[in-house]
Amino acid sequence: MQLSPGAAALEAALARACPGAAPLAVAVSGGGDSLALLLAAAARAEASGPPVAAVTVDHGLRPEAADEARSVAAICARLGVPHSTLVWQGWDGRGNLQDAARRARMRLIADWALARGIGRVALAHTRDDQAETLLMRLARGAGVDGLAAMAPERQALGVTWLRPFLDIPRADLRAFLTERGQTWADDPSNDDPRFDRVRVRQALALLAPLGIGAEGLAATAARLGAARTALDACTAEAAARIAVEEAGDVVLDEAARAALPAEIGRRLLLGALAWVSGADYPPRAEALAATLARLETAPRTTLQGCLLVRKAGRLRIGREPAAVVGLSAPLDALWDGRWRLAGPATGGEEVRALGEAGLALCPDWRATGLPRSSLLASPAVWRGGALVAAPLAGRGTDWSATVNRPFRTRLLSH
Ligand SMILES: Nc1ncnc2c1ncn2[C@@H]1O[C@H](COP(=O)(O)OP(=O)(O)OP(=O)(O)O)[C@@H](O)[C@H]1O
Repeated sequence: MQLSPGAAALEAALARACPGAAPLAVAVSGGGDSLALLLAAAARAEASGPPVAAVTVDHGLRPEAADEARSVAAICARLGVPHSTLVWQGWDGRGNLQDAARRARMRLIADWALARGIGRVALAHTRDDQAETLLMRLARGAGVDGLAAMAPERQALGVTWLRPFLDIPRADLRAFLTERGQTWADDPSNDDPRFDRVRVRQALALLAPLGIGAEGLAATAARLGAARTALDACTAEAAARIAVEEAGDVVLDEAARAALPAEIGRRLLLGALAWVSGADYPPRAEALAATLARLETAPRTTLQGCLLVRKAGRLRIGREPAAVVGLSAPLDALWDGRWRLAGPATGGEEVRALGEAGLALCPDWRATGLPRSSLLASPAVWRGGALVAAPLAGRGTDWSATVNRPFRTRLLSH
């Protein structure tokens, strides 16, 4: 088939963003953008490109969603692309529904891909998405991090997420579909002005006479992305000089932190909170400011499941013992999102916090030099009510407890 210039650009973008022969998954909602991704990936596979598999998540939030998933499955069958529909088991009522749905979708898709030995998943975000996101974030007073462009490639949840169409206008994707005689379902909420994104789309049309358009906004977002990368690198460099990792805690030299540019000091602290707590979101700016103000007069305070202790010119950010009470994980899984325990298991062990009861069984804990609070929140191996090992508190020397990734990489992982 002779390709129009738009279609050729789209297939070239896909080839650039997803090189090589390794299998590729495409996440297809049934909307126009992701259908264009599916068709382009299928055409490439047919022309001896990487094999492709498609996945649709039915969030169960709209009655039409199951039909949309079935229609994606039918298109995939026609294209000869294997397709799976994953069903979200529902919202636990925490946080914001849209956000919870997006997170659940990413996790379902990542687990599905990993189970099939697929290490990369393509999403169909376009240049228009990039511009709309920038405008929505401006409305919320975002800073560099919020305004920075989505990355064309990102590692998360064990897979590589690719966005091959970030530089391509949405209209080009729709033209590609029309050219191929492929219709698409428009999510009815795409016209519902109760949604921020819909109002932003309408506003963008009004901004055109001022010369403000998706192309310029996306370019601004890309520049802010470069600025964010530079700030991350400066923060990691500061961490290398003034922060040490100690038994899963971050310990900062306070005088050196005070001498940093305020923004770098703030990022360092936020990075430590994120690494220790595993929280997806930073605390609100006001909560962080209030915590720092409290630390001026009190030696210890808590924020986001972390305990901050100021002592002898050092600030220690560790896990708050109360935040991990009752948290348990099997030995082969991460505990508290980051700890891995290994040792001579005989069966029936699980990982839980050491806690008061466990620490009482570790008479030599003081010899470790670690604060009591850090040990209370540290991982221990239990068999029923019996303590098997508490590696950080000096009990069970044939067991080890390690954090799955260093603090520094957390600082660089936007
Ligand atoms: N329910 C879903 N199942 C599988 N993938 C999805 C789903 N929803 C979104 N995606 C993927 O995430 C990308 C971005 O999601 P977003 O919600 O911004 O898109 P959308 O408005 O649904 O776009 P599209 O027109 O591509 O379907 C989509 O382009 C698609 O690749």
